[in-house]
Amino acid sequence: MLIGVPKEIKTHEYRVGLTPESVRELVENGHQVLVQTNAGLEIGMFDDHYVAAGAEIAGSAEAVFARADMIVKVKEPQPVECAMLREDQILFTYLHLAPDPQQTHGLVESGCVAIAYETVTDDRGGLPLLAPMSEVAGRMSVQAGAHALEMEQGGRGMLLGGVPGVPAAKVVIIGGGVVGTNAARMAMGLEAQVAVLDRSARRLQELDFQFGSKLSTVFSTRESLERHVLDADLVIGAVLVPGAAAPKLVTRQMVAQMKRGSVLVDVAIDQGGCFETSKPTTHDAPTYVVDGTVHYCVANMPGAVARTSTQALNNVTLPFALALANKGWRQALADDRHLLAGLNVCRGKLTYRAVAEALGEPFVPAAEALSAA
Ligand SMILES: NC(=O)C1=CN([C@@H]2O[C@H](COP(=O)(O)OP(=O)(O)OC[C@H]3O[C@@H](n4cnc5c(N)ncnc54)[C@H](O)[C@@H]3O)[C@@H](O)[C@H]2O)C=CC1
Ligand SMILES: CC(=O)C(=O)O
Ligand SMILES: [Mg+2]
Repeated sequence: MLIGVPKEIKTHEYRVGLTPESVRELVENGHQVLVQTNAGLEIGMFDDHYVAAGAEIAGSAEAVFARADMIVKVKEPQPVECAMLREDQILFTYLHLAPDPQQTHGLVESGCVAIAYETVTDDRGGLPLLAPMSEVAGRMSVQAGAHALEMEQGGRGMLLGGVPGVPAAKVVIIGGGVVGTNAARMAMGLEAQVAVLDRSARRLQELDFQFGSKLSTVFSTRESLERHVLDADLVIGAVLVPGAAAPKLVTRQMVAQMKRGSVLVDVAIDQGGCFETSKPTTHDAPTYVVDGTVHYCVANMPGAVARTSTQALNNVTLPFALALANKGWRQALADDRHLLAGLNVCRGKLTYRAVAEALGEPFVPAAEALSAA
């Protein structure tokens, strides 16, 4: 199979779909890899390294999209990329379709086979291709929040951990999954006062067992959420209903009642965000202020630490990329129900229920679309 790796084009997105190390694995398995020139330049993955691993270098994205049987990327395709996709071409990347009707229509119209990293599952009920980026974003959310709490950024002028004789900041994390757990770990490390809210009692038990008395675990209800958010200096939004648009848990009215200079970091922004006042921002201009509360809503947070993130992402995507290349998409999807869970669009059909529901579009089960293909 010919596998294509275009350079990412989202603002300040320096990750790359395949590392030279991954390319070598694919080439050793008998495949050809076409990498757009300078795809990994900013993170020290140079064209020379790709050539040494067995790749061919293409001069443009157009050349990669025109020739490849499978495109391996990081972020969702932008409109110019959607326009280059074609029938039967495999697209393997993050998609986040629920809040994005334009991209969804572009993928459906292209006739491509789009497999979303974020909805591939595993035997333990996890999302293994989302998890490493959630680890990164969860850890970064505390750095971003700490910075936003500084006066110059419009924050309350509070140090997360306080100092002896002065109280620490109150950090409230909504959603105790991978992002939430990593955020809690970093915030506790900086000696903030940390609470995690989740509606899964089991998740709260696991967190309590893992972190003990230093972490306050709270069952999430309207009442507990409101109480904690209004008392917080920093709130981190980290909920997920897989594939679906994020629920708006913090209302505009609650934001208006928050302490002046408090900070909201909405990590769930890639699924539309869990604060009513959230709108996606970029690394160029990551924050804005609503009613005195600083909002940080960058939809590709891991892009800022692209070296760490590219390696972490490749560690988990490579086995699936190999399966798709070795078997072709029909067989690879038929053999692995966890990979099949990643199928969001298949030759003109929308095959992920939560996406179809969020967008009010017709839904065809992935298995049905596969057997018809
Ligand atoms: N902005 C960015 O750059 C990035 C964003 N993300 C996003 O972060 C979000 C969280 O991802 P993960 O932690 O991996 O998900 P996860 O599935 O590990 O955790 C989500 C948690 O939210 C909880 N939850 C769901 N609905 C809830 C509700 N109504 N109230 C309270 N808790 C609720 C679940 O019980 C679960 O524990 C996702 O939207 C993901 O796409 C992940 C990586 C990077
Ligand atoms: C998960 C995601 O949206 C990202 O890594 O950019
Ligand atoms: Mg505890």
